[in-house]
Amino acid sequence: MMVHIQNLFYTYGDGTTGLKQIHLQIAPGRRTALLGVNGSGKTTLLYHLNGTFLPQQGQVTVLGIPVTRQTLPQLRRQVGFLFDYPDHQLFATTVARDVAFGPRNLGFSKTATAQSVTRSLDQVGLAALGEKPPYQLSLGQKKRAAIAGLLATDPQLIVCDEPFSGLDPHAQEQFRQVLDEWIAQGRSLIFSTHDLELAYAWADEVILLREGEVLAQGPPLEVLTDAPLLTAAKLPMPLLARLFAGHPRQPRNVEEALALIKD
Ligand SMILES: Nc1ncnc2c1ncn2[C@@H]1O[C@H](COP(=O)(O)OP(=O)(O)OP(=O)(O)O)[C@@H](O)[C@H]1O
Repeated sequence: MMVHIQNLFYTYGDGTTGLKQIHLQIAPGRRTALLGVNGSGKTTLLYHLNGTFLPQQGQVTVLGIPVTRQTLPQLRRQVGFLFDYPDHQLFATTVARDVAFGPRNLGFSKTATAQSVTRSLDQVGLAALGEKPPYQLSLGQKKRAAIAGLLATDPQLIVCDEPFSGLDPHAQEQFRQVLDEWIAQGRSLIFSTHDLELAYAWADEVILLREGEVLAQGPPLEVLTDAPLLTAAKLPMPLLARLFAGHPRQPRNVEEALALIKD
């Protein structure tokens, strides 16, 4: 298993419950979406996967590495983390230097760093903006720069909080394609999202959280078509699942739906 979580609890300093009694196993080579209303614990859970938070109770193992203070350097080499707010991630004087920070820090040679910076800026469509200071970029461009920084280190697992929010549809599609290629090589992605349509169409597996607990885990076609479960999680059923409820075949995207309608 790529992620193995046993009996994880997390309580914030002011006594607020972040997570309670989490048991989870997540297999590699998949796109796993964490879903849940505001405050359900998605970010708190993601922070445990790269050691931003250490388990207060219970165990978290990622890529076979138990998450502890001692294993943090090892973990950070293998797990790339994309924050919700790109301003928290960008701090160098130019975009290219920012993207270079990760690979340099991991000991890539100058040549290998330069190659990975060029490749990843190109992958996110920012090749022309490498010499700009990050603060002069638009929000979506900052997000793309942060994504490029993540891709440049070539991690085994990417953990993202709301990776698609703030990206225009073309940039979203571009980023999905980059991730698809990367997952096809056996790497893994765990991301939080409020976009249920995207989770339904694109995720291999979804995990529903409610008030810091896991309510369900499974393929989107099972979990996101289960009306009582979604009601319990206070989430709406994706549009295509609603339109094709009771139909023998469930399309996951508009192309599949059109093909079914034409049949
Ligand atoms: N720094 C903090 N101090 C105290 N409580 C916190 C803190 N950060 C989060 N919480 C609480 O922990 C719970 C889980 O929050 P978390 O941010 O993990 O939810 P989320 O599912 O990511 O929400 P959103 O969809 O709004 O991003 C919430 O009740 C929240 O109020």
